[in-house]
Amino acid sequence: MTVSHLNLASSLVVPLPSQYLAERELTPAVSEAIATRGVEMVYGEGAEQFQALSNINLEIPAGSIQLLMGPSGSGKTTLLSILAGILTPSGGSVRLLGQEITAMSRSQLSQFRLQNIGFIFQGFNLFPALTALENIELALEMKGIRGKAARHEALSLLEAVGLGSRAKNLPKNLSGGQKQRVAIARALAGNPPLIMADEPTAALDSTSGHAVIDLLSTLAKERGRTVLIVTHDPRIMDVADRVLYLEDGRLK
Ligand SMILES: Nc1ncnc2c1ncn2[C@@H]1O[C@H](COP(=O)(O)OP(=O)(O)OP(=O)(O)O)[C@@H](O)[C@H]1O
Repeated sequence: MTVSHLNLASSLVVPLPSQYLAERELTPAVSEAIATRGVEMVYGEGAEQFQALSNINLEIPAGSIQLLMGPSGSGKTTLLSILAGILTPSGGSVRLLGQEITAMSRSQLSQFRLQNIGFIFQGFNLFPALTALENIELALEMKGIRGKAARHEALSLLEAVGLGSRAKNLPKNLSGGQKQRVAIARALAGNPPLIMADEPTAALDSTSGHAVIDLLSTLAKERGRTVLIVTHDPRIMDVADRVLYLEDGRLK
């Protein structure tokens, strides 16, 4: 285990801002953080139609860490995007925290997403012209946290992922692992109960990959977040409560 691994893993537990330490209350009657009924996804039209997902039924309990695995092209990113409300399914329903997102208007859905889902993209999706700190401040501002409060919280989040000293770096001056940690800190901004990640360790070396896995696992096991990860990375299987396996658009 290297120093940077230790730094990140141990720094996670202590310096998260206090409001991030408490488990967020879910609606009392809801134990399923994520539930779907008969989700279908068809891309294209006419002769070009392609059925990417068929009859997806799943229930993911709050506070668990679950993986979505399967061969390339099996529909993992499509399903994750639907569960995050980024993509509208062709059929079926999705309930998050007891609320049916597939019945929401666009503006209700974007508000719900903003408050409840932290999404970690495969390619980090950081704004290249903004520093690490500003990338997180922007996410906080979108959630209504502004000015000094946003700056303070953004810095705490960066410190929590071991990057306090890199706050003023632009993404181009950060390594892949560091960019991914900024992306994770940004996904945690505003303390969302649902964390979804698309291949969060794919671009990382072994040390950074383990650190990111530790962080996501800590969030589920000690902070009560529900974490869903699309991955090909067998290392993550050790910390997962369950592996959902997709093949040809169906859960096996
Ligand atoms: N916008 C789109 N239009 C048409 N087909 C699409 C579109 N997006 C995805 N597909 C197809 O849907 C299928 C599932 O794609 P998806 O990206 O969800 O798979 P995946 O399991 O995440 O793959 P990978 O592991 O390679 O990222 C693939 O056959 C893909 O070509």
